[in-house]
Amino acid sequence: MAIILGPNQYGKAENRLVAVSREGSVHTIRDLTVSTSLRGDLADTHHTGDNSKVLATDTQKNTVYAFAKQAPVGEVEDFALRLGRHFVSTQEAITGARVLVDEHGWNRIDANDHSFVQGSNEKRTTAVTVDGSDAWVVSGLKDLVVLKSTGSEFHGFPKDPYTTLKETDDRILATSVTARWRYLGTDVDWAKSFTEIRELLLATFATKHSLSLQQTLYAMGEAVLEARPEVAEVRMSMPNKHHFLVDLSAFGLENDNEVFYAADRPYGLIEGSVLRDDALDAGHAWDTLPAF
Ligand SMILES: O=c1[nH]c(=O)c2[nH]c(=O)[nH]c2[nH]1
Repeated sequence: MAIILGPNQYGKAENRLVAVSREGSVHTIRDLTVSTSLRGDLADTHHTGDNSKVLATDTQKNTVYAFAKQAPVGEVEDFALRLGRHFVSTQEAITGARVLVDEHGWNRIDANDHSFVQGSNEKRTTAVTVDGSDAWVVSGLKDLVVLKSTGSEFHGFPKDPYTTLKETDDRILATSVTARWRYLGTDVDWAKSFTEIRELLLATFATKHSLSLQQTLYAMGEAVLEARPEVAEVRMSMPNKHHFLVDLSAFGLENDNEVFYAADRPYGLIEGSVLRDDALDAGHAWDTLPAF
């Protein structure tokens, strides 16, 4: 038996970058969390501590900030592609890079051109994988919290000795959407694609009459794939943010689907992917990360 080094990567996680661009007195801010990971010929540092091929994580961090100064950040996908390609093309030992970016939104305060109020907790995300001269982009969003106060049912499930859940033909459906979609290429209008996919996710959540959150998840992914030819696959993770009808009968009050207890935990966790059947074997962008 021999002991060998398995898949590995290293980098600087969660660099917090705020870039201000100034056009006269009008400022624009970009607020990003950027993580870089490099892969390649890195056996020596693991086996002997020889760091001659290890571009320091501190250098990776500096590169993120320097790149934000040297050119406009632009779309998060382009920024991540620039960084990933830089590491792979300038370090002989580095054959692959993965760059993750979360963008936090800020809105203007009307009082002037340089004051902002933080938006919701929702983030736009991208994960770029560079492998030699190839690149894959998986973009998405997370913490997009949505709720509909009707148009959702849940019934017909198995009743076993442990089942207490009542069937319902009218319930609140609420979730916090994490969605990631894999692009077929890199020649994409990233901003337009993001905006339209987000709209499709929201519109489908709102308009699809739901018999389960699973059905809603599938419909949301299907809507994206039907409308957006540049996307091969959509993966979603959607916690079921349960809203329980409060029993007010002790007070002689009837609760006609009006007063709910918004439970924090536990929550149902509904996850799944929707994809084109001819895109099944192109999982590279999802599956190159070591499982840790
Ligand atoms: O939409 C739902 N899917 C489930 O799988 C489930 N399970 C549950 O208890 N409530 C719900 N709701």
